[in-house]
Amino acid sequence: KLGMAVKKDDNFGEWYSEVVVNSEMIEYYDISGCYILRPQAISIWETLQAFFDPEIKKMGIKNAYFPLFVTENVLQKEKDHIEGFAPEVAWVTKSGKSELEVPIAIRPTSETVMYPYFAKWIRGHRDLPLKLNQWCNVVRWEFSNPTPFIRSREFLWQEGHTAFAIKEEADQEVLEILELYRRVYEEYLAIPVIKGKKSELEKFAGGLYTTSVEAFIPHTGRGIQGATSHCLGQNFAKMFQINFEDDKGGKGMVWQNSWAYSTRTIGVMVMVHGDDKGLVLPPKVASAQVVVIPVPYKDADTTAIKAACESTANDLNAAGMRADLDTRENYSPGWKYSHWEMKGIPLRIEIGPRDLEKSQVRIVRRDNGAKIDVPMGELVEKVQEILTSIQENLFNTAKEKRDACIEVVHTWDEFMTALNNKKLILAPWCDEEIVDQVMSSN
Ligand SMILES: O=C(C[C@H]1NCCC[C@H]1O)Cn1cnc2c(c1=O)CCCC2
Ligand SMILES: [Mg+2]
Repeated sequence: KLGMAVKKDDNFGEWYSEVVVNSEMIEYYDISGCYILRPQAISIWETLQAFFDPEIKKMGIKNAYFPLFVTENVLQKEKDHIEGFAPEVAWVTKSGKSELEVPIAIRPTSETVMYPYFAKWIRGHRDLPLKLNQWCNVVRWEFSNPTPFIRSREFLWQEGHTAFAIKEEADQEVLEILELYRRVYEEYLAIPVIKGKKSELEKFAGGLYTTSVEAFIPHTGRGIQGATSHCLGQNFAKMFQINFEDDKGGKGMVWQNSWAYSTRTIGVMVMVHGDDKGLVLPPKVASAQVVVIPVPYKDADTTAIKAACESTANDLNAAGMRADLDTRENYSPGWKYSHWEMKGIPLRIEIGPRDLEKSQVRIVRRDNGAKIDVPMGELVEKVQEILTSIQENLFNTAKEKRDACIEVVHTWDEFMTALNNKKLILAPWCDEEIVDQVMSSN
């Protein structure tokens, strides 16, 4: 399938659905809100995990794995945590033909799965801090418009759950994790994010305060939550009796955090960097950073050209880059250019008879379409330089576009005008309840 049928500016939703399918990241599935994650998507997920997992291990967090299922009475335990979300919880009510005695829920998140065991394992202050994470899937039977990566009924994430003796330790970890989320977005996905603390109404109801990194999609003028790091305070500790004997023989209650990022990260990357030729991959997360394509002419020495392509790919891979080779005879170079552009490969290298004569290669950048002729002798360092430049350019371009959308407002009218003009609004925040007389007075 060559080229995109829909332009990003014309119909963002349809453009997005087309890009994720044409780039071979997503296959639609016969259950609404569920999607197949194909290798290119999983490769990005694995690259982010390869950064994040060692970082949390350095912080003393260990991976565990808790069951997918949770009983109703445990799930309902933290009332205001679950109340607003109840419709999203998926239940198993049968096995085979027979009804289950008691229906069991599929985890939408794992606080209630884990915390009865936190209570069991935490007895004295020497059992603290307890810091666990799990890489898993969760199910939330959402009803608003399902969108691949962004809002699906099952998604992959990591969820960290930690318990501390004192609040200060919890507060510190919340921000350390938030910084890792900023790095996931800014250093890997080349997406600028804003760190912040959510309002009382926006925060996770079960927690004490919520911090998050927020991205912005200029095409829709909407912000999007990138990842969250909550301090739960002692709310869950009260509910689940997670107490400990402190070093003075007194009884203390733990201070907890929970934090997550999900496969939503990949969707934000598509929305921010994708264009009318398809996906645009930041080199750091591209499974293939370069694709080498032979450009044969009728009477040219095709074997020499093919050999040059193979050695070019080998040299780049030997230097630690990720280069692919597309020597298929049944596709034309032009078809291949469109195909690999659709898949978002950051760099293409073309080698034809003319390049061979001059012992150079032609490099074409996916981000800005620039064509650069590079002598074969300088290939490795030049390609490395260009990949770094693409990563930086994608971030800087996204940041400029986002900053250009920021509008400072001081009145409600200005606020509404800016919102309708797809702006990212910077407004004074009084954090007071809006009461009738205030609204009617101005
Ligand atoms: O999941 C969280 C809080 C917390 N969960 C663990 C990781 C960090 C953070 O996401 C909030 N939340 C969102 N969505 C739902 C629930 C819920 O608690 C519970 C019921 C189903 C839907
Ligand atoms: Mg939700």
